[in-house]
Amino acid sequence: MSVAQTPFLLAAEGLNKSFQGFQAIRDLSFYLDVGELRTVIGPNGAGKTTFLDLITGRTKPDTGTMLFEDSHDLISMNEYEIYRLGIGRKFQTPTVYTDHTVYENLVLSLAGSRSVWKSLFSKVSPDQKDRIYEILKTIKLQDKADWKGGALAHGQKQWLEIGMLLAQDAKLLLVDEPAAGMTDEETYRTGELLLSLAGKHTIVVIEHDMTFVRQISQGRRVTVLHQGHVLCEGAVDHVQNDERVIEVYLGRKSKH
Ligand SMILES: Nc1ncnc2c1ncn2[C@@H]1O[C@H](COP(=O)(O)OP(=O)(O)OP(=O)(O)O)[C@@H](O)[C@H]1O
Repeated sequence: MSVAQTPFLLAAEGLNKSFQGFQAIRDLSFYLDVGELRTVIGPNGAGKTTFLDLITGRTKPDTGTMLFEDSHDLISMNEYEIYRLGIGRKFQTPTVYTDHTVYENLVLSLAGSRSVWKSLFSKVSPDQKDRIYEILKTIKLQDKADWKGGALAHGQKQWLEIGMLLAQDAKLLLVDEPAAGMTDEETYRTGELLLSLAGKHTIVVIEHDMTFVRQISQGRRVTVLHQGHVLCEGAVDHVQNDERVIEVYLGRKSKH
C-alpha cells in the first residue's frame, strides 16, 4: 500500500530502529485517523517511548517511512520542524514552568509565542486571552489561573501540560502515561479531559493503567506493542481477550 494515498493524519510504515545491535522497533506500522483518541499499551521495553521519539524526531529510524497529513515526510525533518508542524508531546513527568502562573504557562505555550518571554502580557491579544480562558475551562483550572505552576498538585500540573499542548495548537497530541502517580480521582478526571478533547484533536496516549485505558478507549482502537512491533490492535475487549496479549502483557500487568 502506498502511504501517499492514505487519508491518515499519521502513517508510519515499516519502521525499524536498533540501538547498539538491539532492535527496539521492528517493522512497526501504525496508522492514525484525524480526531482519533488512540491508546498504546505494552509491557516495559515494548518500544512505546522509542516510537514517540521517532514521531517527534528525537530519534531517527534506520528504515521506514512516516508521513504526517499525507504530505509531510517526518523522517527528513528535525525535531523543531516537527514541533512547528503541530506535533506536541507531553512527557510522563510534568514540565510546567513552576515560577510562572498557570495563565503565564499557557501564554508561553501559545503557537508562535517564543518571543513572549520579555513581554509576557503586552503581546497577548484579546483573542489570545479568550483562547487561554477557553483552555483554562477545558482543563478545569479556571480558578487556578493566578497560581504558580509549582503550587499545583501533581494531577493539576498534568492537566496544565495538556492545556499547554492545546495552546500550542498541536494537531497531534502525544501523551505519555498521563495517569502515572495520580490518585484514582485525578486519573478519572484526566480520562474525562482526554475524552472531551477526542474528535476535536488527535491524541495518542501511552498508558499502563488498564482501568484508565478502558475509560478512555470506549470502543476506540487500542494498539498493543510488543518487542517493537504491533502485536494486536482493536477494541479494548478484543485486545484484552487476545491470547498473545494476555501472555505478554495483561497476564503480568492487569489491574483487574
Ligand atoms: N537510546 C537507547 N540506547 C539503547 N537502548 C535503548 C535506547 N532507547 C531505548 N532503548 C531500549 O529499547 C527498548 C525499548 O525501550 P522503550 O523505552 O521505547 O520501551 P517502553 O515500551 O517505552 O518501555 P516502558 O514502558 O518501560 O517505558 C528497551 O529495551 C530499551 O532499553
